Amino acid sequence: MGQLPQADWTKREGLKQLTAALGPDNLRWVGGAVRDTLLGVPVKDIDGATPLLPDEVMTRCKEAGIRIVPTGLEHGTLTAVLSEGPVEITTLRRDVSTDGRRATVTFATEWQEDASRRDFTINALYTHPETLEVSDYFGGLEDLEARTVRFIGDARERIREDHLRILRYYRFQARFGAELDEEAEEACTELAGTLKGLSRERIAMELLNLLGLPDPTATIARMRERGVLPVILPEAQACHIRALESLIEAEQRNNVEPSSIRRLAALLPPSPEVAVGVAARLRLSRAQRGQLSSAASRVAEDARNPRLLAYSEGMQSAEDRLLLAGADLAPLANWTPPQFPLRGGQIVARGVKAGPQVAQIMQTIERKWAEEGFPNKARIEELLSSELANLKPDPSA
Ligand SMILES: Nc1ccn([C@@H]2O[C@H](COP(=O)(O)OP(=O)(O)OP(=O)(O)O)[C@@H](O)[C@H]2O)c(=O)n1
Repeated sequence: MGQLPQADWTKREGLKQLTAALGPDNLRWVGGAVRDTLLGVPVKDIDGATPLLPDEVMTRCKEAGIRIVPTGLEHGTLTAVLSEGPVEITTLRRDVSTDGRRATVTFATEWQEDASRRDFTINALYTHPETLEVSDYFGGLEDLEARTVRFIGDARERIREDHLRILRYYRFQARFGAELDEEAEEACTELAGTLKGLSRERIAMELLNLLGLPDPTATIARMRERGVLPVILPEAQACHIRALESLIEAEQRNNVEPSSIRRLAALLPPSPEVAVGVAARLRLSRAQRGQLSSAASRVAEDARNPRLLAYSEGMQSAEDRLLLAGADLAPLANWTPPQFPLRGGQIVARGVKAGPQVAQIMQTIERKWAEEGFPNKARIEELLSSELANLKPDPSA
């Protein structure tokens, strides 16, 4: 037994209402919220577990004026929409059959039974909503203390129930794991191939979540050595792990927030074609695909003229490519790419016939102007005069 410290979320009015509606003995907070509060890190979502059947949860919530949305009824999950945000409530359950991707469940009455279907000991800690007493059926508190991510029971069995747990294991490891669990490591290697059967969206989501953590390099390197990364990202070679490491150093030096896509780019050879292929395979969104292929276009020259890069490729892409080149972002700080001040009309006014020649002159001058570091109008006038002087007479004129 342990005790959850009071946290902002434990005092929420909406959670008190929900507790009153279901009865305090029929509700426990479980999973990430309990784990992260004990670790002293910010809590994302709050999940509740209850021995009440979904119909009963619905009836009691309706009577108490709490809006309920059936978000995963086949698994006994309802979402209570509370003033401070949604909370998932899941009826205690046991998995009766699993195929590694989805489970058929039956409802249970014992907290421990519900605990035993979960993935890791640290994710199976239950807290009473009023006393905040923690129930720990599998040594999760001790594992949390030692920062060990340990499967409940047999690691292989847990992974066979849900293959995504391999990636969840590495994600939690990268977040706070200190002690490696050898049994878990071996099970992940042995069953790595099962990841192929999962939907690519789920794989991508886990991979990007992992890459977005403060420093996942050591974990990614281990996943590669252990044969897990090659299943989901065969493009990543040892040199790319070093690229990820230096990217993260550059991000930290420049005080830049992690970007999962930029980090994914570090793990790929610098080729837009490869990036487009990986983006399609992982079913990335259009925006993610754009960011990835632009970041993957990185070349060593990028770092030579950061402002030119930002002007021609846009800020996001320049930041990504500079950081991937290990360069500093200082030249871009407090700087907005300027507007090219020359208009086609000005060239026509100087006697050039409107048409492709004007566009060509514009382009030449714009390129020179950007390469020279965006000098003032007087210099543009010089550039224009020298272009016009070089013009061959237009034969059609
Ligand atoms: N493949 C999975 C996914 C989830 N769970 C259980 O369901 C809980 C909630 O899952 P989820 O919200 O996905 O993760 P959290 O543990 O809350 O962590 P985070 O939100 O940081 O991902 C987990 O704690 C775990 O007990 C599980 O056993 N197996």
